[in-house]
Amino acid sequence: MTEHLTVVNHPLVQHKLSIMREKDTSTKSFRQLLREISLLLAYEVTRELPMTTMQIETPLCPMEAPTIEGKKLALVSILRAGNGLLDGILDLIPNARVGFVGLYRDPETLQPVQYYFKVPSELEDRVTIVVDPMLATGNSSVAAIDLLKKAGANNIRFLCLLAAPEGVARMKAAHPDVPIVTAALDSHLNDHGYIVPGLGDAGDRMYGTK
Ligand SMILES: O=P(O)(O)OC[C@H]1O[C@H](OP(=O)(O)OP(=O)(O)O)[C@H](O)[C@@H]1O
Ligand SMILES: O=c1cc[nH]c(=O)[nH]1
Ligand SMILES: [Mg+2]
Repeated sequence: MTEHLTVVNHPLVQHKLSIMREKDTSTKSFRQLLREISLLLAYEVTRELPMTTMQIETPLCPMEAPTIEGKKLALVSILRAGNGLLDGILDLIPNARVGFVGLYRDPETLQPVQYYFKVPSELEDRVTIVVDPMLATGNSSVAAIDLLKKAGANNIRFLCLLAAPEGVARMKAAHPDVPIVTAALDSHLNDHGYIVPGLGDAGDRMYGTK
């Protein structure tokens, strides 16, 4: 991908996102909408995957048919809110390999605390798509991508639902090679590191926790 930041302005994405932001939207609707949006965002983040051709036979004749090149994609979810994007994308790319990076953000320091790491083999030969709905300070996504690069990943994209300018800048400084795809670039972070206007705590809204 050529752009560092791509904002998906598609009307369906923007309409669904507005309902997700609304504070009275139920947990059930929030989860359903995130799943629906994830399919549309996946379309965008896979737009420039490398292609090749394979020889097939249609009922009429042989043909060189386009196909995605290389090993199966790796999808990596930053737990736990990342799973809300992962589930929908797996419907679209059912053969993908899947990894998990368990991180939670310390509410005082805003630093990520790692509790899990399990990723597919041969990451160096795969396109890796990291998913997490929220890019706030960028501390979590930068830490997750640090770990993935140590594990061999060298062709990484980051997919989120909402991004703050602070997080985009932090990602650009730490991982300029990682393009970001998001549904919206919001205004700023508040004193507690929450995205404004945002949608609140994505994990809590998805799973009904507080
Ligand atoms: O860019 P940052 O400032 O690091 O913030 C973003 C992180 O915060 C949220 O996770 P959270 O820590 O709430 O964990 P959860 O997914 O388990 O709710 C979100 O899903 C990101 O991982
Ligand atoms: O606004 C924010 C910031 C971090 N994590 C969230 O879930 N929401
Ligand atoms: Mg959370």
